[in-house]
Amino acid sequence: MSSPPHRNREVPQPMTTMRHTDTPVLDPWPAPTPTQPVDATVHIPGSKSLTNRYLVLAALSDRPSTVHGVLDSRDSRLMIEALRTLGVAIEPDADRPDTVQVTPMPEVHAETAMERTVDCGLAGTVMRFLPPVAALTGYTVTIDGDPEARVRPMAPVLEGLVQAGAHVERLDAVSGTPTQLPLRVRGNGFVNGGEVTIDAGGSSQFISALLLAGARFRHGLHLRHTGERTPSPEHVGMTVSVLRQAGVVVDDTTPGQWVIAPGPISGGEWTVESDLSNAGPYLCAAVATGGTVRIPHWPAHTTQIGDRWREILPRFGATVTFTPDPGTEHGTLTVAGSRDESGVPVVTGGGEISDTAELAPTVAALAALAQGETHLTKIGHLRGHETDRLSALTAEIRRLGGTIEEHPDRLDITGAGPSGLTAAQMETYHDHRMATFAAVIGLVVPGVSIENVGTTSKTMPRFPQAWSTMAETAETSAPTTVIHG
Ligand SMILES: O=C(O)C1=C[C@@H](OP(=O)(O)O)[C@@H](O)[C@H](O)C1
Ligand SMILES: C=C(OP(=O)(O)O)C(=O)O
Repeated sequence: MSSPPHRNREVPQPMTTMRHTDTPVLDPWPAPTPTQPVDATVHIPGSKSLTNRYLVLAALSDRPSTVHGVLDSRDSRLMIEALRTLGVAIEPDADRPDTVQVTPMPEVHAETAMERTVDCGLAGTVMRFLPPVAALTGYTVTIDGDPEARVRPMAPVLEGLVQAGAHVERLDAVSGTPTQLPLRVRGNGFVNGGEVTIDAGGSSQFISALLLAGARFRHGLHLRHTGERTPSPEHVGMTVSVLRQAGVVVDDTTPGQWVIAPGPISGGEWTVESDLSNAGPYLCAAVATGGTVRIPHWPAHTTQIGDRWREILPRFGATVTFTPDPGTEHGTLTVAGSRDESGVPVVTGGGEISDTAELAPTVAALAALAQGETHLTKIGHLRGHETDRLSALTAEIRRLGGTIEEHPDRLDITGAGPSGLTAAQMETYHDHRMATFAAVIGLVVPGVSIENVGTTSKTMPRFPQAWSTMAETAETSAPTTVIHG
């Protein structure tokens, strides 16, 4: 199948601002395939990872907090509901609904007769971060989630909690610490804490979960991770950074160890950055179509793994520029894809790229569209994400007629350009990033449709509408601003 003729757009045009429309989303959803390169400025909603960390910190802190720029998505709503169930008051600001006021959990004494139930959906941050919070309450808390959540790994965070003196139970008659959802935490108002040793090779969230609550443990926390490497280390760095913002003393000078001093978590006023991982599909739209995408409010300094787009996208032939906004802590990230003399996009193979973690499905889309090889290494733990992402990406790239080899912890993708791929109806496995993977492919491979694109609401509410707006306006020959969400 030949790629659409993305032509050079030479005459600068006035900027148009478009909010996405509310047209109903079909299932399967026909992914838009613009005939022109995209040229858009896209406003990305708040980071899921920062939103859910600040909410947990605010819930455990010593005074009310204000969190600005809160993401409104399935994962953040699940976190808000879970914390409310445990006695935290979370109220949106009347004038700015993305600002919330959080009144922390009251000091409690064991009221073990009081039962509570928490739904984690498919949110890793909720299913991993909530058990330590539940252990600090006086409630007996049953924690469950979607069927897909019940197969995600949980053991290390629960074993860590038991070592810290908390009571965690299976719901069936089998004895021993649970290894998956559903489970029950019997909170008795305190957790001893102290020395805890786990293998967090399956998810950085096991580490983050214990660190976020560690200052509230009687003896603080000395956490040791025994595995050879820490998966998604940026996310652990993010946890340490937000803890320090809340006045918690964290010693992370020894690799694989974290020491949290016992003491209060200081409530405060925090602002959530835009979700740079979710900026990824839009930036890849520039690369895939040979167009230009600008993301405003890109933080100049951040702990988000999505900042790695700045080094990853040039591997696929793109030009990346960061323009600081004077006097602020952010700027605009501009990604321009390359094109040959006749205006056809050129995407080069990315070579070996390691530790891409939650960015991997989006990088895999570019790899499948590229001319050349890309090796995504050290991503074995993605088998425990929303779905087994290594198998899912292998199945979907093969469904498109592409070439991919699956290994225990790596994917080798050999792209032959968009013309090497054919139309297909793509499965999404309840995984938002498999949906956005398919949307990027659909930009340049006509006839791609996406099953259950609504799964993107996990972290990107109204993704299909915003994506369509970006694609439709590629046809208008005027650079466009897309307000997402
Ligand atoms: O703590 C977090 O906010 C996250 C940590 C990472 O989990 P893994 O370490 O399981 O990859 C990441 O992939 C996930 O999307 C969000
Ligand atoms: C792995 C992810 O999510 P979760 O927070 O559910 O682990 C993700 O968003 O890519």
